[in-house]
Amino acid sequence: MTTPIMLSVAGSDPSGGAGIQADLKTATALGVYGAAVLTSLTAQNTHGVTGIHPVPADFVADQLTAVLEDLAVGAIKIGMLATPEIAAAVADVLRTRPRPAIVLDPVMVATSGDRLVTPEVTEVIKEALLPLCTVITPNLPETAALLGNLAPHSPDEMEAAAVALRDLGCAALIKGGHLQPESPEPVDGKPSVRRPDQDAMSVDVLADDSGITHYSAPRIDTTNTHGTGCTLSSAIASGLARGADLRTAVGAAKDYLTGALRAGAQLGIGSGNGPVDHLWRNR
Ligand SMILES: Nc1ncnc2c1ncn2[C@@H]1O[C@H](COP(=O)(O)OP(=O)(O)OP(=O)(O)O)[C@@H](O)[C@H]1O
Ligand SMILES: Cc1ncc(COP(=O)(O)O)c(N)n1
Repeated sequence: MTTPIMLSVAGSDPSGGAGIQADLKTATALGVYGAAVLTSLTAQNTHGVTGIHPVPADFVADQLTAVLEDLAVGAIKIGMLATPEIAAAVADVLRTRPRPAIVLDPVMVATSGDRLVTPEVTEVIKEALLPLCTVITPNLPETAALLGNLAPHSPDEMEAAAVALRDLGCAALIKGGHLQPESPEPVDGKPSVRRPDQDAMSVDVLADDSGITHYSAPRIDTTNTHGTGCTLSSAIASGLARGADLRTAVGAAKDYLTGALRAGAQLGIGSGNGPVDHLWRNR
């Protein structure tokens, strides 16, 4: 039997909902062996980030080299890269050896609004890392930072941004979690009675070599969204490690995340923005 392996290159979230911890739970829940290269320790919980302790860049490279020299990694997920030196060190290791599929989550700011990486990281991601990757998965503010533009405000603008990012060197999945649900149109000058979030969908837009694909799921009314981006990207990498093509892996990852968001509302971990329930399919 060949065991599929997903390697996460990311930061640690000691509260367990995001970063390496979310990635390993996701891989395990999806039947994939999870390995992990730590790029940073953070002190954080469901309320926010109170400290960041980056791992020295050459030691991140040492960890990555050690894993890739031994394990038959089927896909890599890259998350928080706290400094430009760490981002460059990861790119240097990946550039010089055979690469599996790579999912790049260009983490910049946590759900709490706290910055996780220095602004200079964006340029290294764009110039050195993105061209080595299979797909990049920015949210709307990250898309704006990468393109030096305003954040997309609609699925049409997300399509245009996804194509612009794809032209920089890899497929792009723009996540629409931050898109405000449209307010109902007034009928005959009177406001509609439809609740603003009823029927709202959470839409992500993929641009790859074959064109544009929309991934749409019901928007869950929850504040437990800590780690959604990490969970989605590691679920995509887990699917790729199992041999799925990119479009299939993204669709399966979105289904897994939507279930985890729905079940997370009952999980009750922490008193801030809690995590999603990675084990929802096993309960
Ligand atoms: N309330 C919600 N209901 C359903 N899906 C959601 C909701 N919020 C976010 N998502 C989905 O979660 C994934 C992550 O989206 P988002 O745009 O929030 O990324 P992110 O900002 O990187 O995540 P994070 O909150 O971890 O920082 C996307 O697939 C998005 O569509
Ligand atoms: C170590 C680490 N990596 C990534 C995130 C982003 O996740 P979120 O935006 O959901 O808090 C995080 N909070 N911590």
